[in-house]
Amino acid sequence: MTYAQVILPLPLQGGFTYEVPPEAERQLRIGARVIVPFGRRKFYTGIVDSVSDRKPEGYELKAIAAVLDSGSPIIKRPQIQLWNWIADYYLATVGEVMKAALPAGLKVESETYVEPVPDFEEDPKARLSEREVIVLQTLDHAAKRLTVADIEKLTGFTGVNALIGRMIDKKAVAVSEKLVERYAPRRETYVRMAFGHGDTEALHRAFDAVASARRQEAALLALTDMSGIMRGEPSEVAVKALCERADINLPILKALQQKGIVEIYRKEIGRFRYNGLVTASLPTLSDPQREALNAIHASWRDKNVTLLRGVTSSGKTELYIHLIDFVLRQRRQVLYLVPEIALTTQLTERLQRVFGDKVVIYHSKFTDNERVDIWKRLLCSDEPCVVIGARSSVLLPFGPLGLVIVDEEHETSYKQQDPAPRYNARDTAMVLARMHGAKTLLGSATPSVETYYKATTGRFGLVELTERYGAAVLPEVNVVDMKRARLRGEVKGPLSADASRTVADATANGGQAIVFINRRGFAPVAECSSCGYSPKCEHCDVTLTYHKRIDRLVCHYCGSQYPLPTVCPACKEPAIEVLGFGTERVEDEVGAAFGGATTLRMDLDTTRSKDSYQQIINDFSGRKADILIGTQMVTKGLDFAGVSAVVILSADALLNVPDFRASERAFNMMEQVAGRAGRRGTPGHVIIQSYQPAHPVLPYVASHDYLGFYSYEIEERRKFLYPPFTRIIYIYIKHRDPREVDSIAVAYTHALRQLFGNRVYGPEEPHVGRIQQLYIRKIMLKIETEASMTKVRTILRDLYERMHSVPGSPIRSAQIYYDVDPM
Ligand SMILES: Nc1ncnc2c1ncn2[C@@H]1O[C@H](COP(=O)(O)OP(=O)(O)OP(=O)(O)O)[C@@H](O)[C@H]1O
Ligand SMILES: [Zn+2]
Repeated sequence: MTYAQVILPLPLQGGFTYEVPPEAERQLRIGARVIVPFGRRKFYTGIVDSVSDRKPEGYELKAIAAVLDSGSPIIKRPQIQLWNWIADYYLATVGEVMKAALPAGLKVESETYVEPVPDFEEDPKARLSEREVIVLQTLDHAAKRLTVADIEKLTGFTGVNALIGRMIDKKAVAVSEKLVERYAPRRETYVRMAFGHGDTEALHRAFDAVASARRQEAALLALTDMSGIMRGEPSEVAVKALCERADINLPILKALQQKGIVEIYRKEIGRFRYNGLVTASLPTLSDPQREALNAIHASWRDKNVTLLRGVTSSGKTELYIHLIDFVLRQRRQVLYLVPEIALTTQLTERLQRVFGDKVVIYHSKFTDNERVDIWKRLLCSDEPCVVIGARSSVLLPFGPLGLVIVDEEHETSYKQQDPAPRYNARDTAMVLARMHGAKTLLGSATPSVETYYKATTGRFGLVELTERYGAAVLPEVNVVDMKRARLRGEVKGPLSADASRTVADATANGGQAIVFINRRGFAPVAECSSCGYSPKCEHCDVTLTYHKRIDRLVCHYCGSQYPLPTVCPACKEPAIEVLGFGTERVEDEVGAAFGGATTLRMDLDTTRSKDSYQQIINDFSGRKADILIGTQMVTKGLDFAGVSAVVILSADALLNVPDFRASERAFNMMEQVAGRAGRRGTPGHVIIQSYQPAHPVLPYVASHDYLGFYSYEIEERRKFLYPPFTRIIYIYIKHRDPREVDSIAVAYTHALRQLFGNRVYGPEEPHVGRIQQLYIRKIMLKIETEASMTKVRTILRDLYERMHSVPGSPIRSAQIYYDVDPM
């Protein structure tokens, strides 16, 4: 007998062992999908992790119900290795990693099917009701199994579930789980000659047979040419293309098929073949760029990871293109990670012009079928290609990977917050690269403090580009003291007089401007001007943001929506006002302030559909708007030739976050958004509005002084023992009950202190103390960098097991999870 360890998409530790039925033994491969029973009536798609012939002791085994991939497995062995690494490092389960990695289309889901019991005899003591009889007749009539939904549709009954339940008890029907595969491959219809290549005689006969039918003849002529059948260079012909070319329709082809001249067939095709032309060659590098490129190659001789620190618009992307070309020529693959889907849009075009259909894009806005297509393309062939993608593309089934590029490596969006696994795609990508013997290039104008530390202390290679490409210089930055500006009456709406002038100058000279505000919606606060009451979310401890377009208050944590009250619920005065600025309101006000100017807005609300990024970016690149208003989506990596002015509306909202990374994040964000200005010769101008102009971070932004900022920040980190001088793990505790959450947090902290001593901080209530009805507490663990993380993780896991196994322990009703290397 053989036994298989199977990974299931569940947040449970440990593997699950199943018996392999003898008939499946020969086809079973590691990495193949199997359907297995779990619990009483559930089925899951699992992945075979390993097989052995030793029967595990102690419990009864179930058997694998079906093997889905009997040919080639759906994931590759190194992927399972990577999944295990992620689960281990980020204190998650392999099942959670599997869930994040596999597109839903590769998971099979069970749906309940109902069928009549064949020789059912009505029990006189338990007669069927009238409705039950109708259901039974419907099933008989359909003569096949029906889903509950089908039955509801056919009978017009609602709430059929309970009815079916009673019918099961009466043994009139039985239910079974039907497994449905959700992936639908895309097929296209093709047409070919019914005879062999070069068969001139058959071709003549065919033309004779259509001599009196003009349109059939036209079709045949076009097919002869397009299929290359007489030229000895055969190619497949899509029906659609043929119909267009010969100006005919499908019935004409059907007629030809009936005469035995052509064959029409369907074929599965990938969704992502780039059909455009490869028009560009490799960019010619400037001298500093060429030196940097050589330095990168040189550093890879003895380092696996190299950091390229290049100021904004220094041409990092052009260097990446050269490196990609180098690796593709070795017939190896490249992973190019970007932090934001908006960036894939501009990059894809830039890369496709050089690498054509070797460019593969992958991100969460794709439909599931599209994601499965890409997965299969990588799975089935080791052809050289470059995958551009956001976070989750690090989990794809790569073949011979030669290079990983992590652009804007400092970005916090590389870290997944919720749900588990809370992994950092940048760090995971470096592990992936090492598994494949590939090199990694981290790129940024503002490297994260940790990365720059590693690069200057020899762990990573370091290459720097300090000048912008071409004639462009870094923009001039001015900080506006908003308190003073207000006193002088120089603030109108969201803009100071300086900001207005800067935007007006830019747009008057045919240039464009970007206005950055890191809040979406119309106004972040609604408040009663008479009593000060402010509506909050019923499920979360946050104030609600007013969205004007939908005229509702929205919770940005759980998405709940509420009407804007006309009278104050507290004091009954009709005095509710909305205060402050979000992107929506800024767009309104800026539009009004610059009468003739057109605006575009890019934030979560305007980019919900798949192509919306593309649309906004294309429109702004194509100068269809003068001013782009946006959240952090507009801050990084985008390359707009026309932008000469940038306004950062509320630097304070960035600077005042209670977090050890606040300064770093604020510096990065401001430096990046400033970097969008003046990228093509015309000098750029940046305005930063702040109520605390003396904040120590601002002068570094004003002088584009990354190194100065780094020296300041690294000392803070050293003094207060933060990364890179320690490693941090947050432990979160969530519970429905506010008292319970505190007592669990205190007990947990106490237990942690006995194990880790003064490395434990807290518990504390985080910035937002309740989300979706759950109260939250946070404990911080600071571990010396030299300490063994394996040991730390083992202790944490053991502690959880120990606390959790106490019968009646309140911990059993709490959610406890970890955030390793939090952002
Ligand atoms: N060698 C070159 N030849 C032609 N154009 C170049 C070259 N180097 C850079 N450029 C152009 O300069 C602009 C800025 O370059 P790029 O976008 O690569 O900068 P970057 O360093 O990636 O900037 P950021 O950090 O802001 O994303 C682009 O439009 C790019 O096409
Ligand atoms: Zn909420």
